[in-house]
Amino acid sequence: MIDSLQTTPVLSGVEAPETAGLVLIMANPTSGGYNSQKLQDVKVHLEAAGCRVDLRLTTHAGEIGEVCAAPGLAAETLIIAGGDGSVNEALTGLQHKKRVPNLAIIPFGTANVLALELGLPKGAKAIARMILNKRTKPLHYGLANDRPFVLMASAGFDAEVVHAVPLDLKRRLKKFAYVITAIRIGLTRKATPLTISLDGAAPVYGRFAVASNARHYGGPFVICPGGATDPGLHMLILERDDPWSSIRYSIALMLGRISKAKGATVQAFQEAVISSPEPVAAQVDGDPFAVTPLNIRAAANSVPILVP
Ligand SMILES: Nc1ncnc2c1ncn2[C@@H]1O[C@H](COP(=O)(O)OP(=O)(O)OP(=O)(O)O)[C@@H](O)[C@H]1O
Repeated sequence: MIDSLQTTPVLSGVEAPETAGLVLIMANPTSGGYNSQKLQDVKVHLEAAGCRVDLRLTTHAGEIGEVCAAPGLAAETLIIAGGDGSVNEALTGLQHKKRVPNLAIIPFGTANVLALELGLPKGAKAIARMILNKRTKPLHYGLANDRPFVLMASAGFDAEVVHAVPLDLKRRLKKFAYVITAIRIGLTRKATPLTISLDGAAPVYGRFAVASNARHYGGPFVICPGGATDPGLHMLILERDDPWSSIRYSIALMLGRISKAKGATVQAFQEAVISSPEPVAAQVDGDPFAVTPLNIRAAANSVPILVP
């Protein structure tokens, strides 16, 4: 962790007297597992400790990014109450700022892989304690066509599923909605080959490529070393994505053996290009994001994130 502080600049938290003890909670009431009582409980605990807490519920997609990018953003701590998509919006809004608040997460969301990655507490009291302790780590992130991602950016089958999963199905069935959609499109899709260039080396060919900033993918499944609080990115490339291979790779993923599976490679990189003869669906942090080509690199900065 200390190494990461030395290799990339951490954007510093706001220390101006007027923001001391000022906590802004941006909560996404549409995120999976949203719990208004938990929000209130965190607020009560923080106020009891002397913080001034401004709790805001978003009214539309994109609002967290707008608030984070606004020049008037003033808070010592910015708490995102939501899932990975909401955290991604916050990073996207903060990315061009010179000074940023300490970031904290109240984990809601359909999966919340980042909370899992960072070992974040779930209970209101423990979350408040973590915020009051002010222990931070540098949260590194990647950029896909200049859009930040904190977990992963990928092209291929998983992105097609992310593009295709209906929102109402996701809200009703949670992670199972992805499984149903994967089976539905997995049987009918036409795969397109991908060309992946890593740090200018000879291209590698595959059918699925995921650039990962985090250790975990899709839940508690580990796909690469390092993690979101370590600098650098890893690329997982799968040679095949026919239904049988997809089942085989899914089992390897669940067993924590994806990097050892036949036809799979995992490689650390700083800069990569994923291209294809025809546009292939892409996603960042579990939300749909454009199509190939993707230019991917590690961001020069990191953001301080509160951890237990
Ligand atoms: N008030 C809102 N109405 C509609 N969409 C919103 C609102 N606030 C935020 N969003 C959007 O909801 C998207 C998904 O939210 P979020 O990630 O918090 O929950 P999730 O999808 O349940 O979780 P996960 O991303 O972990 O699967 C975000 O990308 C954000 O743009």
